[in-house]
Amino acid sequence: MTRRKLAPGRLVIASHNAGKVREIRALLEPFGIEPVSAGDLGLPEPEETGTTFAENALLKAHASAQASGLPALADDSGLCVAALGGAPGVYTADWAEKQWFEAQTLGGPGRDWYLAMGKVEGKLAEQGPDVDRSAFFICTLALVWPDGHEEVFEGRVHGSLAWPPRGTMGFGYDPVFVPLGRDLTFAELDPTEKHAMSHRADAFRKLVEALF
Ligand SMILES: O=c1nc[nH]c2c1ncn2[C@H]1C[C@H](O)[C@@H](COP(=O)(O)OP(=O)(O)OP(=O)(O)O)O1
Ligand SMILES: [Mg+2]
Repeated sequence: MTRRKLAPGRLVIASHNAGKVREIRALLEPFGIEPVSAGDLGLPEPEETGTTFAENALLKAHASAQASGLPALADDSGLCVAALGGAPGVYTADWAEKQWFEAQTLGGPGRDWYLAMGKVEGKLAEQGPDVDRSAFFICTLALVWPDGHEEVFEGRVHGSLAWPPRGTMGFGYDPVFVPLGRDLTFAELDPTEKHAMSHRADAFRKLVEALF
């Protein structure tokens, strides 16, 4: 299929994760796009039944594009830990169980990120003190138009897992992820620094190159 360019105008960010929406807004800012989030439009959160990042990103983008009549950009992402055979991977959000409490400083709505980071650390610790702590974040972006046209891009950032969690910026698993070549976690880095190197920024760079 031929590439389709993204024209300036309204676009739905097909995500219900406030941290992601904030980052995607910042990445879109230079491009004359007016982003509205799926939450702003009151769109429901689709069930993520896919077994790959691309399937889930496409499923979320199609749902928002159809419901809104606007192009929709979805992000399916996750943390892949080498010593855990790539887990939690596509199930990264599921490892952070939904709790009854209100949104946490570092999380999407009601997800318990500290519990999730603790689960990852617990499984690493089972393998002893010399366990390989390397991990990467992956981000698959799917852009879908109301007529069904699809574009998909993937980005990664490699690094290692720290324990205990450090820092208050970012969201999700940021307090335990140290990108390669740095000593600070993503939650300790200024957002502009995270945007220069993150999996989301990497995927976004490819999107911009292809679609603008
Ligand atoms: O930069 C990141 N820094 C820290 N953690 C991250 C990042 N990027 C993804 N993650 C983790 C948390 C997220 O929840 C999960 C992906 O799950 P994923 O289904 O794609 O997102 P989600 O359910 O939170 O929001 P939504 O599906 O509405 O976009 O991986
Ligand atoms: Mg999700």
